[in-house]
Amino acid sequence: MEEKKMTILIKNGRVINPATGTDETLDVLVENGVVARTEKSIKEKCDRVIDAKGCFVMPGFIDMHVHLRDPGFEQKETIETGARAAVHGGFTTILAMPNTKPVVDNPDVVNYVHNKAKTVGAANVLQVGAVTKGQQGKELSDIEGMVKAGIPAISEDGKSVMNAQLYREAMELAAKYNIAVLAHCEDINLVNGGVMNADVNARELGLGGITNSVEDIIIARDIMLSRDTGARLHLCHCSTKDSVSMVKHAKMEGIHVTAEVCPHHFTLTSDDIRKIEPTVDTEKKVAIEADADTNYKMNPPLRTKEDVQALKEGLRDDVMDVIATDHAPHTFEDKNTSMKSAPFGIVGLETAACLTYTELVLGGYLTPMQMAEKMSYNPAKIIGIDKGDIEPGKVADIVIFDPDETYVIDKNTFFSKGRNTPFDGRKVTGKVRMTLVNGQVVYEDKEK
Ligand SMILES: NC(=O)N[C@@H](CC(=O)O)C(=O)O
Ligand SMILES: [Zn+2]
Ligand SMILES: [Zn+2]
Repeated sequence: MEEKKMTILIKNGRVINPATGTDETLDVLVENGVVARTEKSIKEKCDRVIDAKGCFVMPGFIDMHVHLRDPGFEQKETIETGARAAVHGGFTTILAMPNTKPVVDNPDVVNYVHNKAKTVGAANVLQVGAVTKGQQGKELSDIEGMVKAGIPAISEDGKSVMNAQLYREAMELAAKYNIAVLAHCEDINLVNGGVMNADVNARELGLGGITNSVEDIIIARDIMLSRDTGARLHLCHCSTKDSVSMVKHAKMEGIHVTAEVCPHHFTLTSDDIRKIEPTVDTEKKVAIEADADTNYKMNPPLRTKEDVQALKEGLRDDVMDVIATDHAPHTFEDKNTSMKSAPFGIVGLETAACLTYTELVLGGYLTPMQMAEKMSYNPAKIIGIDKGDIEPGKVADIVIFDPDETYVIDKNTFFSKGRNTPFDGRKVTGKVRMTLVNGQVVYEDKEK
């Protein structure tokens, strides 16, 4: 028997719901896990009344790009810590990428993740299936089996499938089963040992560079394959100015392509990478390897001002559909080395909403409605789930976001095991006050 769920009344919040175009002060009544009513003034005896005056009440954020590291790398993150970090960041549903150990290339691993996430009871977790067995790029994984186990998409994230014919076959299956293809675009041969953007900063540090072409060439290829197969292509973590123009052009041609941008790619450039002066261990008389703060190392890398400007305009003009985090936790030890040796990736679940609000909404690029579209409504549409909408009758996955609080990001407040962020100490505006999943409060800001 299922427990009777609390009835909750959220009063006086600014309800922002892209599905209906609603943007007004309303009360929201939550009963039995679903939105029962949204009206001007609801008078109803409830188990709990929440005062949301001055706050946005939005459909819970949906992160299309998260690395939970479980199974296999539980020292970096687990399904539990990741799902709790998610709701702390206002995310009620997250998509988990398959580059775990073992790789998620069969229904058993999908079931493992889904079952474990249910026992945690924080964010909803949807596992994404790998395109190829073991992400080896040689033969296709059990896509049909994983579709039956409930994957909403396939992805080879962490790399691209370099064999275009094999990728084409995967896209044909994705089209047949009507699931999305989430594409990490990187021509691995062209990377040639690069670890940051190919520019003056890389040259100054004496490090190999990653050109925009590394990404753009595969974006162009994948758009063509989507056109040829009819598969729904979603481009992960776009970082270049040409990604925006290619997506714009493809959409004009009627190709089924959507695209995501990560907060770090619209907030920082390679100029922001904090350099560390080389030091010498005087006792051992050896140079210490550190060259720059590895919390600025991620894939794709931080690009230039022109790229950042194009990404912001692409989001503003709705060429770019989604804001996703690419939450990629690593341990302190993993990252405590050099730009050359450290793994790529930074955490993002707990800083995405405030960075989006600060950089894009206060920065004049997005309306609060567009923020809700790109962080909730559009992701739900792209993966085909009945979420991202807080109309009566819909599941009550809701975030209450305070747009007035200004504070300093403190990585020690994260629920994630990962502390690898370049945003520690950054001043931002906008804070998640409360997160509801299935009509139950799963995160609450204790400071207020
Ligand atoms: N983005 C990253 O820098 N790293 C990701 C892989 C990926 O998203 O490509 C990871 O798994 O650590
Ligand atoms: Zn990737
Ligand atoms: Zn990723």
